[in-house]
This record gives sequence, C-alpha cells and structure tokens, in this order.
Amino acid sequence: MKTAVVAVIVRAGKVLVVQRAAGIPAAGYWTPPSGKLNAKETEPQALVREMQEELALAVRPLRCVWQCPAEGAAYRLHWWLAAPMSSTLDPAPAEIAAVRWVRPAQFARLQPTFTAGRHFFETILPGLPEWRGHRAPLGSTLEQ
Ligand SMILES: Nc1nc2c([nH]c(=O)n2[C@H]2C[C@H](O)[C@@H](COP(=O)(O)OP(=O)(O)OP(=O)(O)O)O2)c(=O)[nH]1
Repeated sequence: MKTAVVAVIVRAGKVLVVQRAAGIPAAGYWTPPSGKLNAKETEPQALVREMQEELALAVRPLRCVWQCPAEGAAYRLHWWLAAPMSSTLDPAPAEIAAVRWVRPAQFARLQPTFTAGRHFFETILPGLPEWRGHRAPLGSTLEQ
C-alpha cells in the first residue's frame, strides 16, 4: 500500500495545520500538512520536499509517532514529528487555502476535519513526550 507522510510541526505549544485548497481531493479539510511519497523516496525525504513545496518551510524530520489508514484506505498515513527550521511560511495556493497554528482544543473546533486528525489531536499528541516537554516550561502565558 502507498504511503503519505503527515508533518506534525510544533511551535510554542501549537501545531501547524492547513486547510486543503479547492480543486484537490478533500478540499476544505483542515489537517496537519501531508504529501505522498515519490518512487524510491524515503519518508524523511518526502517530508522535507513536501513542506518545501507546499509551505516553503524547511523542516528537520524527527521521528514517526503514529501510523493509520487514510479514509478510503488507498494510503497509509505516517505521522512524523518535524522541527521547523525557518520562521516564515509561504503556502502554495494550488494546494493550501489557509494556514493556522492551533492548540488541540482549537483543532477540535475546525471543520471539516478527518477522523484521523481528530484522533491524533485527542489521543496521540497528548501522550508524546516531545509535546509535553514543549508545553511544560511555557506555562499558561502562551496558551491564551
Ligand atoms: N493530511 C491528511 N490526509 C488525510 C487524513 N485522513 C485521510 O484520509 N487523509 C487522506 C487525504 C489525502 O487523500 C491523503 C493524504 O495524501 P496527500 O496529502 O498526499 O494528498 P494530496 O492529494 O495533497 O497529494 P500530494 O500531491 O500533495 O502528494 O489521505 C488526515 O488526517 N490528514
């Protein structure tokens, strides 16, 4: 089965999500950014390439934290933590309609979202040591 990578990019206790553009599959859906692997490409290579193409964002892939089937099951989604290496975003309009940094409670209010995305924010993300470590020292000031 083919693989797509999903990038979990955290900054200041928030996760980067994108709204898929009109004219692509699942238009309008909010999700962490993703992309399919090209032939012979590794998952980290695909992550770096897709974040560059879709957002002009340099990232450093850290580790795969979750896997799940895509809806319709044509793809397997591999969710990777990735560190942002640049501070600006330049979304490609053909693929991305909007970009936001969200806390899990804010993601829960976005519509529409995929079942996998909701599960990730509700269940997987809160259990990751990197996420807890990221948030703990920041306290409540960045939570507003
Ligand atoms: N990003 C994302 N995609 C999901 C989720 N659940 C789910 O079924 N999908 C589907 C939507 C897409 O068809 C597929 C992800 O592949 P993709 O992001 O590479 O799709 P794409 O059409 O933008 O392809 P590409 O050209 O950018 O590679 O999985 C989810 O939670 N997040």
